[in-house]
Amino acid sequence: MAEIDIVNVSKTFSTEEGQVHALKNVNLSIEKGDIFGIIGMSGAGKSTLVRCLNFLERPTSGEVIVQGTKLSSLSEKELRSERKKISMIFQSFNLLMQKSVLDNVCFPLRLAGVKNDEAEKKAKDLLALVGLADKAKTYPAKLSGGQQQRVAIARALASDPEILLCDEATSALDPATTTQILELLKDINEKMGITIVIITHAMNVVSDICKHVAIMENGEVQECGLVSEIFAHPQSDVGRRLVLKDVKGAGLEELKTKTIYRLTFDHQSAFEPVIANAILKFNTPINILGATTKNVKNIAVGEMIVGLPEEQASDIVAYFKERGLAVEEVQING
Ligand SMILES: Nc1ncnc2c1ncn2[C@@H]1O[C@H](COP(=O)(O)OP(=O)(O)OP(=O)(O)O)[C@@H](O)[C@H]1O
Repeated sequence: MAEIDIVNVSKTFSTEEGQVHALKNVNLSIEKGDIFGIIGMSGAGKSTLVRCLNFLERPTSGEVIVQGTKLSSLSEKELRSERKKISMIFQSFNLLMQKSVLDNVCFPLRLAGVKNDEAEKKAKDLLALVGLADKAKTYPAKLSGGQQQRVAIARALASDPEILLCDEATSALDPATTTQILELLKDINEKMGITIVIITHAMNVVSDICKHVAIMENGEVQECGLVSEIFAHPQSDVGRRLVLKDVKGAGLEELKTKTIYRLTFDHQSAFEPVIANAILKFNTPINILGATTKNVKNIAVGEMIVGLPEEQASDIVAYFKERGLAVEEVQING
């Protein structure tokens, strides 16, 4: 049994301008203990989907099944109790600014009727877990964005959730802080076994910590699978665009050629002899447009974008593949 099953979920909003089909027949299965990414550009339907996961938004049709329970079958009271299994963190942290860090983390515990001293002890333990043991008495305004998100994570964990939903939780943070928060989430997943669902528009967030990913566009899942496989062989147009967006400095938009390829290999040093040998063998220049190394699920993956002469492209691609490189053609419009 999956931790979360999303079965044929559609969501339509009626607006003054007409109907908006935010989700169209979405099917996903999220296993217990997974870190599952949902990625897409703005307006793809990610936030609507994540809000359907805990029925903050009721799907227009379809079912959300959490640990075998159909959320649509529950009364409001049962739903409130079911929601305790599912915590959420947001881009904007949503802390209570007039309350101390400790009181922010205690808040859900007090709401649940936990006695003061017990709540404080648990909150202090959680603050230690997120690395903020010394900030209990501080007010959120005195904390950096990364620290505020740590408080939000401690608060989200206070109700002992089994599932943590993260809606663009690192989008307001700089790259170094993003990495630290993602490390913390990975730690929580490993130590506490909590299933984590990450909504993001950034491929690096997915490649840093997610095991599986669903790529969304126009309210539909365009492809879904293991991050390592999708990263090496994106099948959908939006998948290719998202993976490529991550490659810095390629200047791809300016190129008016269609013979651009993305090569990936899990030992970057191996690129060099292959490229150099191909140049010698085919007696032609190979234009390196960008190169980077990424950590995909703890494996260093080298990525290179190259321009190939059109008439020799298929032979060179075959040569790369024979030498163990994964090769994807990059479609450039124009
Ligand atoms: N309450 C609502 N009423 C009407 N339309 C809505 C509502 N919520 C979302 N939508 C529309 O549904 C579509 C999907 O929106 P959603 O916020 O889920 O996308 P998203 O992928 O999370 O985008 P972003 O990254 O910009 O937040 C958009 O066209 C949006 O305008």
